[in-house]
Amino acid sequence: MDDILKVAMPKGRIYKQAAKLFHLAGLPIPEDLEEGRRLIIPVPEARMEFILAKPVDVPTYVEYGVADIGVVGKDVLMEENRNVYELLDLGIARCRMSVIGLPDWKQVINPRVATKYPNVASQYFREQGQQVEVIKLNGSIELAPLIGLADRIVDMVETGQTLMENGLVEQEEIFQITSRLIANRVSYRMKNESIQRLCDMLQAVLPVAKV
Ligand SMILES: Nc1ncnc2c1ncn2[C@@H]1O[C@H](COP(=O)(O)OP(=O)(O)OP(=O)(O)O)[C@@H](O)[C@H]1O
Ligand SMILES: O=P(O)(O)OC[C@H]1O[C@H](OP(=O)(O)OP(=O)(O)O)[C@H](O)[C@@H]1O
Repeated sequence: MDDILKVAMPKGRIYKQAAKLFHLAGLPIPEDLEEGRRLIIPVPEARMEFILAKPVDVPTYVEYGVADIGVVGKDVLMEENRNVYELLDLGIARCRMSVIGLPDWKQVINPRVATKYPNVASQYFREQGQQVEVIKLNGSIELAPLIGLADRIVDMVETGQTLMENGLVEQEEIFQITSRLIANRVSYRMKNESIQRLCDMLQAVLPVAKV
């Protein structure tokens, strides 16, 4: 049982893209897993077990070693700051973290910034030498400047559709986001051969996947 590789996969928008990559690499993870309610999926023929997790929890499972490796967005890695190895940029779920506001936004003293990423936002404005009050929200962040909760927001932008439909503009890009393969530090030593093999197999298909 010990040589089984436990992989934490994020439910939601990353899942299908990650499953496609694993498939291309010859790893038989079901692509329709999310349609059921099963959370632990053994794939004995590949000596792997997939754990379906909420995206933000993936680094936690990996840091504590209940998953050996995991797939997670760079946004979550930056926010959670967990003690894990980042092994590979998978190039999927590409978007960016940005500061966003209304077009007629004006600088005020101690502005309020709403975000799902309070650590990322605090660090960014600290580095800019700007004092801000960060308000943590859990979704629909674009609402905050529209209804007067915050002056600006820090959130992800992919196509820009959400901004456009809500009359908001991207003001500053903070960093680019893609999903990463991460590993538990002890697992990386103890299961180095199988983790490295998986890493190599995934890396080999990245150009084919055109991500
Ligand atoms: N619009 C987007 N385009 C591309 N990638 C995105 C976009 N929004 C999020 N992502 C990436 O996908 C990851 C997971 O997002 P997803 O919306 O599935 O989960 P979540 O934000 O944790 O939502 P929920 O609270 O619904 O579980 C994010 O951490 C980010 O890396
Ligand atoms: O630039 P776009 O292509 O419009 O994508 C950006 C939107 O996608 C994400 O929202 P998500 O769908 O995860 O919803 P939530 O954060 O509001 O729950 C993000 O928080 C933006 O709102």
